[in-house]
Amino acid sequence: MSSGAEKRPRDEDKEDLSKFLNYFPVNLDGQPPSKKKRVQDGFSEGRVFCDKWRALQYAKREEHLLSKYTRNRPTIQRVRKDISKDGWKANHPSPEDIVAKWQPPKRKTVESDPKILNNIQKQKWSGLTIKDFGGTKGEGVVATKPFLKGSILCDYHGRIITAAEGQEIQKTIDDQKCYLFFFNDLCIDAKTFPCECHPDKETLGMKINHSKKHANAKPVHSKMQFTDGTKDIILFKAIKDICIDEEIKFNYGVNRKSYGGEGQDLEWLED
Ligand SMILES: C[S@@+](CC[C@H](N)C(=O)[O-])C[C@H]1O[C@@H](n2cnc3c(N)ncnc32)[C@H](O)[C@@H]1O
Repeated sequence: MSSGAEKRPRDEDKEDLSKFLNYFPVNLDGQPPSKKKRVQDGFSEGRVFCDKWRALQYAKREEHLLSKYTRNRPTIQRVRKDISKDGWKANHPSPEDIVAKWQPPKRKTVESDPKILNNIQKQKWSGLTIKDFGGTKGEGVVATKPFLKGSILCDYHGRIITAAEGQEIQKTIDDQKCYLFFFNDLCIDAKTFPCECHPDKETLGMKINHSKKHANAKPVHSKMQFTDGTKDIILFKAIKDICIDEEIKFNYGVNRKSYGGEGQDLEWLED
């Protein structure tokens, strides 16, 4: 007669599996135990637990690979190179799977992403350069590597002031090149150049030109979590895939009237 307290076979299986995993912990680089080792340590000859071990290692490897690509979707070649660097010959996701599973960073992740925080602090953003287009357009920012939709490109760097202070500065600007970014009741002043923290750098965000119809980036307000506190940062995010040599543009959200350009020939505002 069986009692209610008796264990069902499935529970025993589970218990044995956890015992097996305690004996032979799953790691990124190891192998499941050989048949000889399994038997020696009191487990069955069968391969069932080894198959489970492999499935767990596969999942661990997938997580490990995905954690490398916090800013941009990786290319298949990049993942292939990383797999080869890790020395994995089998039991790993294919580069194609990793590229397909990659997700743009969630806002919460972006705000505490060490790579992005470091790029902001050092003003070192890869894959972008300043190009002089000449004429009234002047300089702009161009991609030197492809970016996939959802990637963080760079920030709008400058000192944070109130919107009221920004408006005062705006009144003093006599040419059209206005390096002020207004958001909420704040403003990033990239006009006071060179900036206090990067006196030798021409930062990228302030050089991004406008396009309403062909914008490929958008500014996103983020509360970035630096070690010395939370700071308001404007990050530019790709809203479409961007190719090499493509100019980065975002919609300034202005019209002739708001830009003080009424009656002026500001063709670029219509672009
Ligand atoms: C924040 S600045 C952008 C960088 C600027 N082009 C430079 O050389 O420093 C904004 C100014 O750039 C120019 N600009 C922006 N978008 C443009 C476009 N699509 N075509 C031509 N000029 C543009 C306008 O003079 C605008 O006032």
